[in-house]
Amino acid sequence: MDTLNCDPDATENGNDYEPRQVFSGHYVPVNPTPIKDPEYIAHSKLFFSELGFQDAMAESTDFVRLFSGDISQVPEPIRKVGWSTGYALSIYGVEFTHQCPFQTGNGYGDGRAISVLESVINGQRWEMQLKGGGRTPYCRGGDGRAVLRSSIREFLAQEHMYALGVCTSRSLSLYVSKTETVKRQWYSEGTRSEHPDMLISEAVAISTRVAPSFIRVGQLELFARRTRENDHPNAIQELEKIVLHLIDREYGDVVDSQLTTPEKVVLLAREFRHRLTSLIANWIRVGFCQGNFNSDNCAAGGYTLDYGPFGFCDVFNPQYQPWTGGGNHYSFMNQPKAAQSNFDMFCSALRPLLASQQEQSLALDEIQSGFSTVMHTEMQNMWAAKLGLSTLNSDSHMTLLNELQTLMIQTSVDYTIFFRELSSIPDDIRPLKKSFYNSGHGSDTHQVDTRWIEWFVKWKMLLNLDCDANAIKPRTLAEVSRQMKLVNPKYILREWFVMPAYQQATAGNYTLIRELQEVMTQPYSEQSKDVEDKYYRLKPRELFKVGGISHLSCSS
Ligand SMILES: Nc1ncnc2c1ncn2[C@@H]1O[C@H](COP(=O)(O)OP(=O)(O)OP(=O)(O)O)[C@@H](O)[C@H]1O
Ligand SMILES: [Mg+2]
Repeated sequence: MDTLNCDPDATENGNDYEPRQVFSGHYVPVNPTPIKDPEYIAHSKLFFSELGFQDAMAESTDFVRLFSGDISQVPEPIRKVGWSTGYALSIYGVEFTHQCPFQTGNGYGDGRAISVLESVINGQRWEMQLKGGGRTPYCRGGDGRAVLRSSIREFLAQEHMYALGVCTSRSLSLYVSKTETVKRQWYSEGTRSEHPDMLISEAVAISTRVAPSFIRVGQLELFARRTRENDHPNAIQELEKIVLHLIDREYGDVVDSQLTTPEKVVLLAREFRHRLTSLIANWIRVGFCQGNFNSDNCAAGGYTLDYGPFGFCDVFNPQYQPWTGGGNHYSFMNQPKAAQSNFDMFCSALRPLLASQQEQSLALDEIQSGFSTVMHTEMQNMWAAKLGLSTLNSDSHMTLLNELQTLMIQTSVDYTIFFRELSSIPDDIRPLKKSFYNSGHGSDTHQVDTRWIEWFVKWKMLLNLDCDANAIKPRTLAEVSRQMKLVNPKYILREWFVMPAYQQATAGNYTLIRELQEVMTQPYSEQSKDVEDKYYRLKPRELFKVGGISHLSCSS
């Protein structure tokens, strides 16, 4: 943080919580508001061990105090002030400035996210950020809180994604208040209503997430906008500083510190393109839909951020969208396009730093215009891996994939179960049928089966050809199956697994959360028969279209 500028209008002590416009600077000092009577719920054992923290720390007085929002007693050299940042918002490539009380965009940013500490641990610098840590100058009249339900979802999902091999912010800890509640809109039990139909009181919680930085594409856009609009004399310097800070925190291994800023910018854009396209292909690989992939929810480090209205699909549906406000824009298979819009905004934000640098400007243009090609390649590689093939480089491969997608839609196939069963490379389609929600009726069944058998035979043929393609070192089917099982998870954090966990937690019982932590951090392992019976199964019919499970209208 030392290289960055503090908002010059901010009070030094960080106790200014009124919504206000922030015109310059990279962050505002702000102290979190502790939740009342915090109680420990969970910590990430894996992440603790990576950080070299003892498990017992998560329940120790000092740790609980700090990560439930009371930073007043932290020891040196930790500073007794936290920080929040402003950012811009663009939705599908269109900048929005009316989303703050001032209608200017200058009051938009971390409304309830407050960073409290940066630490270098085993050579890696981490920023630790409370979510739900109370109001900030960017709270826009909100209470700055996160409720238990959404905190549990985010806490579990982050570590699940990490275990799935998808880049993400990490979960450190989760504490709930035993006495403080806030009101939120929610769904009555079993309702099919699209929108929440009641107001409930929910306990507040603070989850702490950790990443090398929390810089979002929207943040770069904010500094570019200040530059473009000549908001203050140092705007371009602040843009450069935030970009260099991003490189330092997230791209130190790929961008040589000796280069000039324009040279660094080009490398940054190329690497971000690589990370973002690979991230999206991974999301699709595991059936994840972010739900609200605006530029302010797109981490410039190329990892998954903001587990708000996210969901993992049960049935394969290209238009799957757990968030009723997200529309088709942010639906499952449209995520490559949503990412491209964010990437375009990212490139535009960098452009002022390349003014009068023709060579680098051209290079950036090329990187930007090459996005869809790189994205396409990532997607092809991802589908090939899911199918156990080394490439999808012929027309027959493409037909195979297209037919599969059509069949999956027509048969209503469970995405996870289908690919996991396929990974065992069965002898016939019987095991695959475990994943069918709709096998047809009467003669229909026969027709559906015939089409699946045809597809399956083609797949087997291409798979065998692929195995023999390398004459010197042919792959065995057993080897292919093993690889497929590392790409096609068995266990996915389906919303109907999470709902009972947060319902139980509301009553003070955290057993299911612990169980989900355990199961979902080993998503590729077979695990026990009990786990399989409970967590490897089709979504029960009665849960389709139920509010809060199949769709969410808000996430906070
Ligand atoms: N209860 C709240 N009080 C104040 N600000 C809020 C609250 N809920 C959301 N916000 C702010 O509204 C904006 C949009 O919310 P969104 O759901 O994208 O983010 P989020 O889930 O809070 O945060 P993040 O992107 O930090 O994970 C964010 O800037 C967020 O900080
Ligand atoms: Mg957000």
